[in-house]
Amino acid sequence: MTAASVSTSTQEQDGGPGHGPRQPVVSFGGVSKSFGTVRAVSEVSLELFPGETVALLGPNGAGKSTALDLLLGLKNADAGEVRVFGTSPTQAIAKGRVGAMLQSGGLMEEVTVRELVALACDLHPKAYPVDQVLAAADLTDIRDRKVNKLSGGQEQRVRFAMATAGANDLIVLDEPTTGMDVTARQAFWATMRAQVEEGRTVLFATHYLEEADAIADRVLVLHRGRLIADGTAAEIKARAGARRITFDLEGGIDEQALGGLPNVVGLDVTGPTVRLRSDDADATMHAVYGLGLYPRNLEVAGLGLEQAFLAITDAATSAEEAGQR
Ligand SMILES: Nc1ncnc2c1ncn2[C@@H]1O[C@H](COP(=O)(O)OP(=O)(O)OP(=O)(O)O)[C@@H](O)[C@H]1O
Repeated sequence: MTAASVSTSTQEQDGGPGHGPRQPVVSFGGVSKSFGTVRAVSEVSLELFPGETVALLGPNGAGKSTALDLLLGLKNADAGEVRVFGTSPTQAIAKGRVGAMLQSGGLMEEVTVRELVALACDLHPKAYPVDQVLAAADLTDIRDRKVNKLSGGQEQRVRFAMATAGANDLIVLDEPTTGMDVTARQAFWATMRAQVEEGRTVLFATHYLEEADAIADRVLVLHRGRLIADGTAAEIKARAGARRITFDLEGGIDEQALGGLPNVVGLDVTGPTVRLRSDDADATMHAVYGLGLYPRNLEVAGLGLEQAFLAITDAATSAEEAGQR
């Protein structure tokens, strides 16, 4: 946030370099939560540290919102323990250390943007001046507009303003840029970066993998409630192992033969273009030439985060289904 400043940084409070081990901002120890027979969050253990920007990824229904609700004390775990700044989530929130922007929940309707944000400031133990919060969320021009007259992207900005009404050390965002256009998204992340530079920890759930790749310095992947990957975007891409090979073939394409080549873990054919995923591109290409084929426009590249995400979630699904058989 451009105008906001925090007098005591998280690092100072939690022991920066030379002040002993870093204390986690958030810790999940073997946390599980079920709804009836659905295991929404399953034995999740993780720690988040001061100043980290962490993306939480996962397919629909993977447990992201439930994990954030547990972190915010909106739901209680069936097993395991959630700690936020070494206390319970409710205590951390009561101390004004956590700001949250959630997906659901309507905004109060018959009030103006300024009135609603002022209310969030009134409720925050370490609030910033309301006009500063409005300016930082780019709401000054529409501050007198009724909340029920806003576009989806403007509503998101109001939610963001409410989440950053005071000096929080941890900001939790559930799909914060849904409904925002590209310009609004860029502006949003510029504002968030300013918050991170002030030493805050940001955890955001998203379906926009390019956003996770560009913004987060750490990526968590949930799949059917389990944490299946935790690392930098580069580590997750490397862990997916595979490389993508793209080339064009003239004449008929024998998909079965291509799919059966050594080390191929994925195949897509569109017109003359063949896209292979291989965990050993050299061996696969050797075999392509061995079939007597003449690939043109050959490209071999590492996986993007999106493809890596699909590769590791597909692998997790197959492993789980094989285990059930
Ligand atoms: N209150 C609830 N009652 C019953 N089932 C629930 C409830 N909340 C979540 N679930 C189930 O728990 C699982 C995890 O849901 P959750 O909303 O946490 O996933 P998500 O990763 O946030 O999904 P999405 O990306 O679609 O928002 C889903 O199968 C969902 O149907």
